[in-house]
Amino acid sequence: MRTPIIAGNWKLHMNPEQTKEFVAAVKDKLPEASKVEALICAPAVDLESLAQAAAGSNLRVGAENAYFEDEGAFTGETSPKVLKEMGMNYCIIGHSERRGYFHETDEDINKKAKALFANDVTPIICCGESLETREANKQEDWVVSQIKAALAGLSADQVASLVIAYEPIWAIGTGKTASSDQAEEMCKTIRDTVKDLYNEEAAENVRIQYGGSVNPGNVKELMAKPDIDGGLVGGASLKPDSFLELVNYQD
Ligand SMILES: O=C[C@H](O)COP(=O)(O)O
Repeated sequence: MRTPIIAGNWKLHMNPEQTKEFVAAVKDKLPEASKVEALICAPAVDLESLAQAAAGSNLRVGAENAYFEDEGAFTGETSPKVLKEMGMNYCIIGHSERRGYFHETDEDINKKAKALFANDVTPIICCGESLETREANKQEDWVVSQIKAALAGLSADQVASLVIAYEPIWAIGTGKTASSDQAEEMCKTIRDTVKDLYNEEAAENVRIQYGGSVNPGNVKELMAKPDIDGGLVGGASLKPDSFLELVNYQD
């Protein structure tokens, strides 16, 4: 059985003080980690506060990005090795905002996945098509190609343990959620792709999130779909009450 994983992606919001206040407000009201994993992925400058505030609670912690080298002359980058040292459980890679604004390529994302595994931090690999690609009905080819590139060279065990987030770009921050059927269709395609590339076991174990205007009003319907194992949530993860409603969607 796959444990559902609901993750907040704070993007470029929140400072260390706000991070501590947020965690204090949620940490005693989270579900058992075996029932639903509740995760916050925060900006690099907030991670120390996040890790300290979340210590001893059911809140899992993660980063929003990392580089594919542990150290060196790479001004401004974030080391996956240091993320591990700071206690990070997860790291998002390949978010469409990183691909779009910061020109990250499929190859970069594959290198980042390997670097995170080398440091025992679980990658959350994002994929998803633009509105133009969907209107041309090429979304499946697009996403399958992103997944193949991101997973290249990873072992079946690694793939079984990671998280994939399907986030159609047209649904991010727009209030326009993909229908639960559209989300399920693509998440199933991703699972089938993992089965083709690896095996049944990897496909049955890999967790696949949907992201794009997930909120307390639609989370139940999305989570009821058989191939949707979680949500990657931007705007609705920024307020404690809303985050708590999301992670406690089973109640
Ligand atoms: O990573 C999260 C996604 O980009 C979704 O953001 P959103 O929930 O604000 O639409």
